[in-house]
Amino acid sequence: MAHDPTVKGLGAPPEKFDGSGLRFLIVHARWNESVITPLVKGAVETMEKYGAKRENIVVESVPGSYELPVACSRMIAASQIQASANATDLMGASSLLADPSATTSPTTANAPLKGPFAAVIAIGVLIKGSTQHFEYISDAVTHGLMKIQLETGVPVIYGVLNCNTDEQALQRAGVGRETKGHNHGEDWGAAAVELGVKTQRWAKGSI
Ligand SMILES: Nc1c(NC[C@H](O)[C@H](O)[C@H](O)CO)[nH]c(=O)[nH]c1=O
Ligand SMILES: CC(=O)[C@@H](O)COP(=O)(O)O
Repeated sequence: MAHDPTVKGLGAPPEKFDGSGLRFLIVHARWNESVITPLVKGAVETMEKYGAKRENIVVESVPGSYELPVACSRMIAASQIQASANATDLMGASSLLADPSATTSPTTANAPLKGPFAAVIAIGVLIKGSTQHFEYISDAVTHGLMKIQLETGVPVIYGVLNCNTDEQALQRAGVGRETKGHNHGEDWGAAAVELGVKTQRWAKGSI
């Protein structure tokens, strides 16, 4: 069913958000890869358009959408472990710096950030089959991803397409056969940068 584009759709962002100093994670399923691939590409390209550096966008895959929540949860935790390990190293270096005779290895310019992820995008494509498998996965994954972001405070952008037909999925990745459609991965990339910037501001008490 075609909608009136003056009614249904995403409004313009209130400002141009800058993701240049942030680290992001994309976890994508490998089911329905002809749809997944353009979705991931659209998300990454849009994040780069909003200043994110490619080396600071970690991309990880899992077999299917059902695995998205656990991968997002554990990789958010892993990024926080990396951050505290780096802090320890820096503390160690600063104590070395206290001794003028000490030398420290220079940090590599443009090395990928190793801090916590500012935002995560979970990308999956569920296409209804002939059993109720679709319904159970869709519901469990949706609730799981929401739970993770509320528990961790790290935005988890909902990049799961829940489609009745192949064509519905293709159109939502901008590669439809009947009509091209719009690549929703672009919207998810923009949302990841916006929420990454905003949650960093809020974490500093800035409203
Ligand atoms: N049918 C689809 C699946 N099914 C696989 C599950 O997500 C999961 O990997 C499996 O049950 C093992 O735990 N996954 C999708 O992402 N999309 C589908 O259409
Ligand atoms: C979303 C699914 O798991 C679905 O594609 C599986 O198909 P089926 O219900 O025919 O087993």
